[in-house]
Amino acid sequence: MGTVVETPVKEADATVTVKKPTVVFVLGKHFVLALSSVFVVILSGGPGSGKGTQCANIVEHFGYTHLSAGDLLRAEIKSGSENGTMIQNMIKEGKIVPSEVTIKLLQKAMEESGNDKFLIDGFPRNEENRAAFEAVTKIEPEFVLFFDCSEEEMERRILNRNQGREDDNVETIRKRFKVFLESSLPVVQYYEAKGKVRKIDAAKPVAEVFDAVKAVFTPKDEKAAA
Ligand SMILES: Nc1ncnc2c1ncn2[C@@H]1O[C@H](COP(=O)(O)OP(=O)(O)OP(=O)(O)O)[C@@H](O)[C@H]1O
Ligand SMILES: O=c1ccn([C@@H]2O[C@H](COP(=O)(O)O)[C@@H](O)[C@H]2O)c(=O)[nH]1
Repeated sequence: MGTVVETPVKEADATVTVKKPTVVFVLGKHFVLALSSVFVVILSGGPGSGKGTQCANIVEHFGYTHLSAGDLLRAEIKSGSENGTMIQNMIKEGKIVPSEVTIKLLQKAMEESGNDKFLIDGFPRNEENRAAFEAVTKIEPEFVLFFDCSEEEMERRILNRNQGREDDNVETIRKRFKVFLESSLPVVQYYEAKGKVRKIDAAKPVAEVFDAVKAVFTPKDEKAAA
């Protein structure tokens, strides 16, 4: 996240003067100060709508760091962490892991990336995730890319995905669709009301979807010059 300065402070000595802190994380007794602003884009859309596929393209073309909340949670299970079994059970049921767990993983990945431009893929999953993330990190996304795709197409894609994911079966997929409609879409609507949603027709072939994504990321003056 650009320049990150770790400043150990005593509890009774917690006055820190910084010229332009944009993000302040408190980790135990360490204040971690991110001195440059971060640029965050959220990718939302139903399971299988193609968010991860397009993130790979955006990373390659625009130099962002891709943070997939689902991938971070799956890595946490593999690492043998104390939360692993809880996370695994939630994912099997298509349920939303407690905000605190996901936010800590996202923060850590941001700090370790050395970048200041992030694609946050598949988070926030509900209003509580969103409010907790903004309260803890003080980060507001620049915009939200919303991948619009029918359930029939998303289900077809997931069943062909072949990545051995435990939640890529018809029973869990249906639960994930329900959670998406009931809990995740309201987050998109929240950002829509703030004028931050950029809707993408995600039912098209990968290259055409990326053309639409590129148009969102390309500054207007560059578009005019092209
Ligand atoms: N536009 C597209 N047309 C056809 N297939 C696609 C398209 N985009 C992605 N796919 C394929 O669909 C599957 C799901 O895509 P991807 O993993 O990118 O979706 P996702 O939104 O990240 O899913 P999830 O939220 O479940 O992680 C993959 O096998 C991918 O190769
Ligand atoms: O912020 C998040 C992201 C994901 N989950 C859980 O993981 C699975 C899989 O997520 P993908 O985005 O499809 O990789 C999801 O169904 C949730 O169970 C989460 O809880 N919170």
